[in-house]
Amino acid sequence: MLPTMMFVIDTAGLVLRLFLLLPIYRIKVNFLDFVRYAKMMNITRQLRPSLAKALMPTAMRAMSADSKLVELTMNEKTGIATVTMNRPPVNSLNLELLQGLLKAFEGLEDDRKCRGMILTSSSPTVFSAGLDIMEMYKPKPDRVKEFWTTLQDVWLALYGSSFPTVAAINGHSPAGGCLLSLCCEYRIMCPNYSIGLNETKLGIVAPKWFMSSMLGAIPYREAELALTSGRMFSTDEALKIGLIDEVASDKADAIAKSEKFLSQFAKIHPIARKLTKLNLRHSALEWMQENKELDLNIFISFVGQPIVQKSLEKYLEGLKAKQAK
Ligand SMILES: CCCCC/C=C\C/C=C\CC/C=C/CC(=O)SCCNC(=O)CCNC(=O)[C@H](O)C(C)(C)COP(=O)(O)OP(=O)(O)OC[C@H]1O[C@@H](n2cnc3c(N)ncnc32)[C@H](O)[C@@H]1OP(=O)(O)O
Repeated sequence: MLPTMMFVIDTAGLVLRLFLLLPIYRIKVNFLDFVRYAKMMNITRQLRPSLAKALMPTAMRAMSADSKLVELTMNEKTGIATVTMNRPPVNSLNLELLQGLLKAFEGLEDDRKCRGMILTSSSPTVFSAGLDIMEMYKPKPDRVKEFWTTLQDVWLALYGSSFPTVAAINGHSPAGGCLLSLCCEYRIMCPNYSIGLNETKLGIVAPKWFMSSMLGAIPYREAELALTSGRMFSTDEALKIGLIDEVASDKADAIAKSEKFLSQFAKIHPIARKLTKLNLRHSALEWMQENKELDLNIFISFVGQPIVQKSLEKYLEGLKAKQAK
């Protein structure tokens, strides 16, 4: 009896050890097994929405994303792409800007030469003013659906990108602007701007995935206080709390620092880095993938509420009044 039990325990232990070691063993064995492992973990391409074809052949490259709302350049030597939001005056994220960003991120995902991406803005003072409030105020049913679905896809593509990402935050970055930066692995911000998820100040609620993106950067307690009060942080405060990683003197410095951050990965095995990132982000990505429709329905019914429309109207009036002063 005892020898049989010992045999069963030993065998179970061996199977368990093999199972636990399998990924490590596979990683050591060969490259193809990396890919199989990634597929097994369901953390590669199937987590992303359908991929657009590669943007263009890789010459140095202003790789245009059709519209001028997003500029995409690629440094052939380093493989570092720069994606610049270009929707004056404040890069508010309307459907077309989101579509441009999605196309850029998906194109880079398919570009084998891409070793990293810097997200920045062409505005001298604003990274992004967040979601375009006009997309949510008195929305048209079909358009608002497409708007939200595209935002979800942008989040999936950026948060789940296989290449490393940095936000060079060269201006104010409220709400959706902050969200874009939180999807990146590293944030470098210029002085005297503001950043945060301020949704409650507009009388709206940051969706679960906005919050989980923030929780990837700062501790739960800090996030709870910031989210419930809709707090905006100055550059210095953001650095202190960990919402950003570095301060740069100006945009050029932010880009230089971003390149430096990305260059460290030249020494790291790209697949080991990618799988580590995607494993860390797996549960949030999987949640979104599985709950896209539910999230869309919640959003649609939420923005349809008269009280939410009233809040948005008041907030817009406040923005216009500020402009008039
Ligand atoms: C119960 C369960 C619920 C579950 C939840 C489910 C669903 C959740 C539902 C909804 C969630 C939706 C999430 C939204 C996130 C967002 O991103 S909302 C947008 C928040 N953005 C802001 O609050 C930023 C507002 N803007 C500013 O603070 C400033 O503009 C600025 C960015 C600091 C720049 O200041 P600056 O002085 O340079 O510029 P102006 O303020 O003069 O603006 C110029 C011009 O641009 C217009 N504008 C600014 N921001 C926006 C915007 N976000 N959308 C649209 N338009 C904007 C501004 O009105 C001026 O226009 P003009 O007067 O016509 O020139």
